[in-house]
Amino acid sequence: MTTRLFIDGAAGTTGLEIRERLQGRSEFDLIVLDDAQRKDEAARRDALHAADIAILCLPDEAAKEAVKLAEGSGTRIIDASSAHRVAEGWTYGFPELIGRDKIANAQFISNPGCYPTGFLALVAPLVRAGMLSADWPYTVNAVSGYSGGGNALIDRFEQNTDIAFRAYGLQLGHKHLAEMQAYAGLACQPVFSPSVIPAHRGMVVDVPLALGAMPNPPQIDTMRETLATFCSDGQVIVTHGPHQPPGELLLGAASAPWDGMELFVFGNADGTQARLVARLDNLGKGASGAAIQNLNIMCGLPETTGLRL
Ligand SMILES: NC(=O)C1=CN([C@@H]2O[C@H](COP(=O)(O)OP(=O)(O)OC[C@H]3O[C@@H](n4cnc5c(N)ncnc54)[C@H](OP(=O)(O)O)[C@@H]3O)[C@@H](O)[C@H]2O)C=CC1
Ligand SMILES: CC(=O)N[C@@H](CCC(=O)OP(=O)(O)O)C(=O)O
Repeated sequence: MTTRLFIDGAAGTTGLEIRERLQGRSEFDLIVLDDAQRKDEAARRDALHAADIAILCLPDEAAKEAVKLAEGSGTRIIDASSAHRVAEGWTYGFPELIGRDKIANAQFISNPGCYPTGFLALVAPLVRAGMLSADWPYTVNAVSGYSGGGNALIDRFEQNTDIAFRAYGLQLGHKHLAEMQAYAGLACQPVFSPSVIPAHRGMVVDVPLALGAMPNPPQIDTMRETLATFCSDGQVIVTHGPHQPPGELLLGAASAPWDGMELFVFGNADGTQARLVARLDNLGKGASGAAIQNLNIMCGLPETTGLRL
């Protein structure tokens, strides 16, 4: 039996990448609205009601509107926007953290934000294991490819090739903070420094830890082993071991799409400082790849996409 699937926002950055990942997947029967209809409310309502599963690749307000349009349909929804990430009645679509069975049975799934995907994979397992304190004032430094800002930021970076680095979120209060705090179980929100580089895709999320200032600092190796255990039941996230740590981590300006995520734990010799680092594709595990992973789990199919590590 095929699953009828509607991607609301299929012409956008995330929507297009989802469509590409679905090519050749005969398990899914895609409902497609043409250019004249893709923003037409009645056509979207019909498509949302005709689908078994809808994936929302829309700005937040339009995603909320789509959920209203789907009311009464029983259609299962995966929302890629940040509209429902900490909302009641929604399951956070991070299988490795939340549990695959919850996702398999959920009606409403909110896909994690790209930066929180890296942050949570690094910090949540260590907080859960009691190695890092929920009360610690965490900081997060991150760089993203410009596709993270959707069509508008892609146009800007492609038109203005003089931008070498863009720090933003300078008013603090970035929209990803609530989900970072909630799913890592932290007492307060981390201080978050996001930035954009002139690369189409790719992301590095870096959590520095002043272990020497902690009352009961964890060992570097123990943190690495805990993250490796956290990753061991899936095929999407890998932890790099202590041997031959790289002298540098690179992002390519024109990297191919991929749906994996790598986790690294770097530490100094006396164990007083560490950096937890995640490298991923903001459009892969950070968005479209994660949506497909959730879709596969919801349909009882193998969870990885063809673009894994
Ligand atoms: N890009 C990324 O790396 C990530 C994105 N996301 C989230 O995914 C969602 C989509 O982002 P992204 O694909 O980057 O954004 P884009 O701006 O590239 O695409 C959004 C799409 O939604 C369409 N759209 C806007 N309003 C409506 C509406 N009322 N009805 C139907 N279609 C509409 C837009 O059409 P038009 O252009 O004609 O207005 C566009 O095609 C956002 O919520 C974003 O925050 C999540 C994780 C990562
Ligand atoms: C580079 C860039 O602008 N990135 C986006 C986040 C992309 C993402 O994860 O999308 P959500 O809006 O669905 O959370 C930002 O900081 O707002």
